[in-house]
Amino acid sequence: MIVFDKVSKHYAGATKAVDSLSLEAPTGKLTVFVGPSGCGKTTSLRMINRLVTPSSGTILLDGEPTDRMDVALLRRRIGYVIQHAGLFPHRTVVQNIATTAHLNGAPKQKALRTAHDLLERVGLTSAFADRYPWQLSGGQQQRVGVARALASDPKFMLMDEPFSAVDPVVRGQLQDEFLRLQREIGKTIIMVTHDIDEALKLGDQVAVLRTGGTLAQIATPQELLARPADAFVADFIGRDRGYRFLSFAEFDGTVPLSTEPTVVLGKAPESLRQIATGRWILVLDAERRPLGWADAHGLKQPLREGDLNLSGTLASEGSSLRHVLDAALSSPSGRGVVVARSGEFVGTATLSNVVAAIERARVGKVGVQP
Ligand SMILES: Nc1ncnc2c1ncn2[C@@H]1O[C@H](COP(=O)(O)OP(=O)(O)OP(=O)(O)O)[C@@H](O)[C@H]1O
Repeated sequence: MIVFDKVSKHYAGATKAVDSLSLEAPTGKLTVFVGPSGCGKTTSLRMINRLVTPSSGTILLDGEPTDRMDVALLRRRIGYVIQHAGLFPHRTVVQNIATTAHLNGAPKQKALRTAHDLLERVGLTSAFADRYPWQLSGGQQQRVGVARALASDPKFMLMDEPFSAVDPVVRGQLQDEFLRLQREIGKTIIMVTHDIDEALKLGDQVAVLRTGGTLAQIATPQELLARPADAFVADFIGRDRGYRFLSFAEFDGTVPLSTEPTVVLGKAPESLRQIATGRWILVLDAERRPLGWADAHGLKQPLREGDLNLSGTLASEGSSLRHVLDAALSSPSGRGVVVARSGEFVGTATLSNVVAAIERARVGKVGVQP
């Protein structure tokens, strides 16, 4: 656990960067610091590994005050990932990663083996091992930055805007991969971002800071969305908070699924019309994976791939009410297609059943009364 106990930072001649910050970042969880530009996020992060010295207050790592620790040993216990990855430009990818392990006492050969393993874990193949940072895309550099921070197997990780230097699509991929990785490794992480969507997606808890370096609210994403502490937090979280709540509500067991008549490609128009319960009929492949919807009334010849309407998204079991709502809204039949994790068709969810489940979730969530 990382604890801030009334930590402040005043720079000479400047206003307070951080003002009496007290919070706990629990072991194995990801805590995100979010807030407007200049609110003291980076300063707070850098006080943990003592790149910045607090003016007052104490930071504790697993109960031990950091100001009493040897600074080199302290930094070895903490992985540090920064924007633009900050890789050594004259070292190859694998050397960049191995450096951290080597600095922490691993013999060179072992450090290199670790580096190759980590490369795979962050989604890069060994083909990247001997490239230099300038031969990588921004997203690939960020992955190497994460691998380098993990190379000493630190218990704690500090991440300062780790995914901000890449385009939104790559950023989304990096976030998803990082969430998967964190589920495996369970590090105690503090991440800084100015992007509230990133904070809500990644954080087990989110600390919203306001200008002047004070804590406006610390809570789980669900609580922040349901019960912003004041107008500043509500405004910072943004307009879509009612809708965003759906991302955190699982639909398994809350939305009844209907059985659905299905067909395979090659079926004659007459047999489609016999089976279909309305205009649209769901088409599956031989492994019972959905291919799309077919218009049973409009079909003139045996069903071909080109006849399929592909507009519907799929919701997989274990995903959120937001996904199943999207599946229902985007489906030409109005029935959202639900698949198992294997991709096999499970059933459909009608829009009215999804909306009823949303209403139950809304009533059941923190602080909302019918
Ligand atoms: N070395 C310094 N000397 C003087 N003032 C500083 C120094 N570093 C930061 N500050 C000031 O402290 C405040 C907090 O800065 P900090 O970088 O922690 O904010 P931030 O929330 O991370 O901002 P951003 O999102 O823009 O990166 C700002 O007003 C900044 O100008």
